[in-house]
Order: sequence, then C-alpha cells, then structure tokens
Amino acid sequence: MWRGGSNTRTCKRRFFSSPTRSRHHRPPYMLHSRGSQHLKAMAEVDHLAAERATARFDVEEMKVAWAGSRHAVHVADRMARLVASDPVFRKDNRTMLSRKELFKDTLRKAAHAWKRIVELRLTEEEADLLRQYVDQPGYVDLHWGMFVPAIKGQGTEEQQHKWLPLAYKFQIIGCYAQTELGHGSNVQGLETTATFDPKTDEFVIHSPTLTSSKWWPGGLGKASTHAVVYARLITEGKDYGIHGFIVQLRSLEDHSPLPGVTLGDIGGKFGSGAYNSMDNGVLRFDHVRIPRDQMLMRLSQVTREGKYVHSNVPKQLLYGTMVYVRQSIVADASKALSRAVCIAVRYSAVRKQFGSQDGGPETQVLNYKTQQSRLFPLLASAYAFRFVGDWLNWLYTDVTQKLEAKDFSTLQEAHACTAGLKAVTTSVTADAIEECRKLCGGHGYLNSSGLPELFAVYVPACTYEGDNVVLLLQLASGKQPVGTMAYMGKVQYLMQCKSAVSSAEDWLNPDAIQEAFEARALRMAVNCAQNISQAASQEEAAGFYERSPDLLEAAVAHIQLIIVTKFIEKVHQEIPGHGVKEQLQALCNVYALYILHKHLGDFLATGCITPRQGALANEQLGKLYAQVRPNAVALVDAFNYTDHYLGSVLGRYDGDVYPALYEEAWKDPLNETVVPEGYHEYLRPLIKQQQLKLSRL
Ligand SMILES: CCCCCCCC/C=C\CCCC(=O)SCCNC(=O)CCNC(=O)[C@H](O)C(C)(C)COP(=O)(O)OP(=O)(O)OC[C@H]1O[C@@H](n2cnc3c(N)ncnc32)[C@H](O)[C@@H]1OP(=O)(O)O
Ligand SMILES: Cc1cc2nc3c(=O)[nH]c(=O)nc-3n(C[C@H](O)[C@H](O)[C@H](O)COP(=O)(O)OP(=O)(O)OC[C@H]3O[C@@H](n4cnc5c(N)ncnc54)[C@H](O)[C@@H]3O)c2cc1C
Repeated sequence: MWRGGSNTRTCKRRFFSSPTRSRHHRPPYMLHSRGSQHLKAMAEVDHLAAERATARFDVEEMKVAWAGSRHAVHVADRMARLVASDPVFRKDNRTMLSRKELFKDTLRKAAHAWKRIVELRLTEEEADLLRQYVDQPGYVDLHWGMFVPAIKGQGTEEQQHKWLPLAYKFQIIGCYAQTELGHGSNVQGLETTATFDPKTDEFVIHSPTLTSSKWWPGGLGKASTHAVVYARLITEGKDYGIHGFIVQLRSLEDHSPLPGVTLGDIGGKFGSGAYNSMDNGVLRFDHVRIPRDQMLMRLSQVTREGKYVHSNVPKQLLYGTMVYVRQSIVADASKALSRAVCIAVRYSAVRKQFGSQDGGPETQVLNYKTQQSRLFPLLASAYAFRFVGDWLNWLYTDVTQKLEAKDFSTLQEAHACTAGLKAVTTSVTADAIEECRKLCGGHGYLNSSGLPELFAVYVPACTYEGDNVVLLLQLASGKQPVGTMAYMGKVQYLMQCKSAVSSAEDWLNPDAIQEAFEARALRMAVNCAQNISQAASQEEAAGFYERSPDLLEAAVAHIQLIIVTKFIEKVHQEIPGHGVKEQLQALCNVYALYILHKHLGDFLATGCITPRQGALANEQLGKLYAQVRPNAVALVDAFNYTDHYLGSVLGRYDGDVYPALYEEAWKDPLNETVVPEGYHEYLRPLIKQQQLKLSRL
C-alpha cells in the first residue's frame, strides 16, 4: 500500500580518475613550461600513502561494512566508473554555467543516463546508482522518487497498470505537486480544488486564489508532462479534504501547456550551480477537466454518481509517499555528510601549518586536537547515519509489508521515526558540511573544493519533505510507547537510575551509554509532559504550544537515542575483516560521547549523570580521537568515492592538492582573457583620470 521505488542500498568505489582537465584556459606559460611537467610528475605521487599505511584495519572489508555487502561494493564500483569515465557527465565546470546552460546540461545528462541505462540493460539497482553518481539534481529525481511512488502507493491496480509503464519508459514525465504558495507544512490548508462534475464524469481542477498556485514542485517548471496534484476533493457539495490526482500539464507533441494550465519556473535559488539545475515550478489551473479515473483511488473513491467512499484504512496512508521519501533522505544524509568529511579529512592530512622548529616539517592540521575534536565526531556521525539509515529502510519495508496485510499498528511509529530521523540527520549534515568548509580554511571557500556547492545543494533538505521543526513536533506529539519508544515502559527505573561510571574507560561500556541516553530522553519527555499539564489549565493543545521549544529538545534526545542504539546494535553484530569491528566500536563511542558532551546540560539537568561523570566522558573522548587519528584517512577511503563523485580538488584521492588548485584557477571564465572585459570601459578611464589629476598637481 505504501510501495515506493526501490530501496536499494547504495555504495561507492575507490578512487578512479581525476577530474577532466581543459587545457585551453591555462595561461600559455603553463602549457609548455617545465612547471607543467613538474605538475604531471607530481600527480603520480600518492601524498596520502603514509596516512594509508598507518591504518589498523582492512579497508576493503570496511568498504563492505559501509556499503552493506560485497555485491553492493561491486555494483557501485561499476556504476561509479561508468559515470566518471563518460565526458557527458563532467561536472567540474558546473558552477560557471548560466542557469539556462545548467538546465540544458541537466536535460542532456538525464537523457544520456537513460540512454546508457537502456543500452546496457541496467537493473533498477544499477540505474539508481548510476543516477546517484551523475550527481546533479534534476526532474528525474522527482519522476522516480515521488511521481512513480505516489502512483504505486495511492493508485489502484488498474491505475498502476495504465500509468506506470508510461512512466517507466519515460513516455510521460511526472512530478509531485503538493506545496502551494500559501501552504506547505500545513497540508490540510491546501486550497487547490478538484470538484466532481457528475454530468461529464470528470473532476474540475482549479486554483481559486493566488496562494493556491502550486509552488516548488521539482521538475514542474520546465520538464514534466504530468503531475500528481494534491487538491481538495469536492463532491455532492461537500469538501472531503486532500486527495491525489494525475493531471496532464503539457502536450506530449510539442510540450506546450495544455489549455487552462499556466506554469513556469519559480526562479534562481541559493548558491551557484547547486540546486539551480532543478526546475522547481509554479502551476495554476483554470477549471482544467480530467477524467474521474485520474483520481488516485486506492484509499478512497468517488463513484460514477459522485458518492464519496473511503476504504477502511487510516487516512494518513495518503502521506505514504512522504514517508518513503523521508526514509531515503536519511540514507542520503550519510552520503552528503561522508562526502564532506572525506574532503576535510584528506585535506587536513595534506595541509600543514605552524609547528616547524629550525626548518623542520610543519604540522599536518589533522594533528591539531581542535581539528580532531571538530572533525572526528562528524566522521563518526557519517557512519552513525549510514547504519540508522539502513535500519530505517528495514523499518519502512517491514511497515509496508504489514500495511499490505492490513496491519496498521506500526504506521505511527514509522511516521514518527522517519520524521524525526529526517529532521535530525539533515540538520546535522547541513551544519557539518559548513563545518567541513571551515575545517578546510580559505581553500574550502573555493568552488573547486566542492564544499560550497555541496552545502547549497544540501541545505534545502532541512526544509523540503517537511520543515525540520514541524517534523520534530510531529514526533513530540507521538503517544504510545511502542517500538523505539519501548524504553519509556521502564519509566520507574529510568526516572531514578544513577550512572555507575567511575572512570573514563567505564564510558566504553555500551550499557552505560545506553542507560544514560535512555534516562536523558525519558526524563526530558516526562518533564515536558509535566510542564504541559501545568501550563495547560484548560487544554492540552495550549500547553503543547507553550512548551514546544522544550518538546523539540526532547524529540531530538529521543532521536539521538535511536541513532546511538542502532549503532551499538550494529557493532554487536558479527563484522568480518581485520580490525573493522574495533574501528566501528571506536566510532560508535565517539558518536555517543560527543553527543553526551555537546548536550551535557541535558544530562546534568535531568540528573542522569554527575558533573564528574561528564568530565570523564570528555576525557575518554580525547583518548578516542587519538585512536581514530591513524585510521582517519583509511576510514574515509572506505566510503569508496571516486574523484569524479567527490568533485573536490581538496579531497583528491592522491592528496595532490596544490597543483590541482593552481590549475583549477585558470579555468575560471575571468581568466579567459588576460586583460578583463570592462577594462577599457571602466578601469582604464578611472586610472587615466586619476593620473591626469595627479599630473595637474
Ligand atoms: C530514492 C527516492 C528519493 C528521491 C528523493 C528526491 C529528493 C528530491 C528533493 C526534494 C523533494 C521534496 C519534495 C517535497 O517537499 S513534497 C512536499 C512535502 N511536504 C511536506 O512534507 C509537508 C509537511 N507536512 C506534513 O507532513 C503534515 O501535514 C504534518 C505536519 C506531518 C501533519 O500535520 P497535522 O497533524 O496538522 O495534519 P493531519 O491532520 O494531516 O494529520 C494528523 C494525524 O496524522 C498523523 N500523520 C501525519 N503525517 C503522517 C504520516 N506521514 N504517516 C502517518 N501518520 C501521519 C499525525 O501524527 C496525526 O496523528 P494523530 O494520531 O495525532 O491524529
Ligand atoms: C528545494 C525544494 C524542493 C521542493 N520540492 C517540492 C516538491 O517537489 N513538491 C512539493 O510539493 N513541494 C516541494 N517543496 C516544498 C517543501 O515541501 C516545503 O517548502 C516544506 O514542506 C516547508 O513548508 P513551507 O515552505 O510551507 O514552510 P513554512 O511552514 O511556511 O515554514 C516557515 C517557518 O515556520 C515554521 N513553522 C511552520 N509551522 C509551524 C508550526 N506548526 N510550529 C512551529 N513552527 C512552524 C517553520 O519551522 C519555519 O521556520 C520543495 C521545497 C524546496 C525548498
């Protein structure tokens, strides 16, 4: 009932090739000089070899642990190679393209990707990975990620039979048109209407106000021919609330908008390149008629006579597509975070500053304890999000199977977990990418570092598919202590337990960590509940509203507990490969103790631990950083990213950063001419004028 697209676990391969270089932007002296030969020779050196040699674990086996299976490593490897070696998928010039050029480039890449998928007869798993490595937001994301899942989840068998083959073969291109100019978070507040006309057996889709204009749907602006449109269903004079409808928007002959349809792109977005490859759109309907059978009727139907019939299922199943996408956004968080961390770790091992006594070598910035304390928790978080993403994917699959069997008992749990994990992982990842930029110093601010674009592409994840605050408040309103909330059943124990930790090493005990996190989450939730009932003398909703800032923090504590728990469970499993389990154990402890240190106020205020125990946790954290240090580069190598996918001169596998930075600068359009355009118009007259003034003095 909730079926979406495939939930293929994705993975990546190791270094494959460096970004393609264009020679024509280089200044003439660089093309023939000894300097150029020197650069070439340098490129064959692995500047990170010494770092790789200190790793105390089997990197190939860690790749398997990260990707999920040997098969996953292998498939990802092939797809990443395919993309990296194809010039059409070049992306190193992306931030220099105009919006129109960028959009056309996206269309070209999508078409080429599809051609390769068909030619090579790729499986769904392979095709998903290929698209991931193309790494450019575009209409296909919404076509496969939301349009197809919406039809699968909310369409009847007949509707699926009719529409899915068209979508699978790209005979139609679809998007997900829910959000409007006036309402996004409040889905029940949407204004677009779908009024049933029994005379013609049609729905009339209409945008009654400016604020009812659909606004934001990706792929709508320029590419889509169809949309799943969410509108208020009105029949027999009654408003039955929000339902989904398949609506054709553009001609399949010449792509012009159909009569009554007004649509376009909503305009440029944050950052250069980045999400501007996507045609987020605006759409208005002027009494557009569609056949009755284009209402998605799996959950509820309108009969030929206009009678509304709701199947005996929870109405929230309408939100199934959002739940599906939210769980994939959690998996994506670990991808984005691991990319940023990979860049920052490798560059921090290459970059040297200070520490040189009498001409000796300077210190790698990765050796500074402050760099480690900022970077290693992010490395640990990337692994933590990967494993909790896998678990969430399992939960989603499990709930979907239960729903097929008309068992709705875990629906609320799935909604709460996907909403909460989506909110926490995307917020942390967005902040972490920015932190990685700072960890790379000035060079991190260059587009060629890959970090500005990664940040700009990533930050809207905190907003789309549910604003993070709105989603955390959903979690906070959850009621039953089931599934991940089961620890709340231990309320009496957790309200009064005292941590037994008496040395820094005691914090390596997973039971000690688990107990502290459970007690903190539970006590924060109980405090909120008490405060709400005190604040709300008349109504619970008023108290909820009043205490919502505290509720947010309690929701975050609950989600952090889930992430820690799933990491601990992962480490308890059998994990093959020399030293792999030990490294994951260390990262798990880094993640948990870092969160404990960062939110020490919560742990102390709720009396879960004492100030001394907090200090011991921090002491242990320092020791763990020292343990991670010799393995850091190998731990990011295990993500198995190609240089093409990373798209960063700072994160190159070979660490040959400086020649690459130098060379990259010359590719900027500003360097196409030695004397800039505008010199004769503005600079020369200015200089000459000043010279003239001076000469008169
Ligand atoms: C591999 C594929 C990946 C492809 C991804 C591509 C990425 C492309 C990039 C971007 C795509 C972005 C797409 C979008 O943004 S689409 C638009 C998304 N919009 C939102 O997310 C809106 C957010 N708002 C909501 O979800 C809801 O309105 C709400 C805020 C959660 C609910 O509000 P409210 O409680 O007022 O409303 P309701 O009356 O509707 O609901 C009440 C009860 O229902 C429960 N509920 C709510 N949502 C769900 C759900 N999803 N599942 C199950 N149950 C749900 C809620 O808890 C209430 O329950 P109760 O028991 O308390 O009655
Ligand atoms: C890049 C991008 C792509 C998108 N793609 C699509 C798409 O393909 N299809 C589609 O339909 N939509 C899409 N959207 C829209 C997206 O889903 C919405 O923007 C999102 O759900 C947030 O809703 P909003 O814009 O109404 O924010 P608002 O709800 O207006 O949020 C504004 C502020 O109000 C706060 N707020 C709102 N309600 C509450 C509350 N109850 N309690 C406390 N604080 C509150 C929020 O936290 C936020 O700080 C996209 C958006 C972006 C940015």
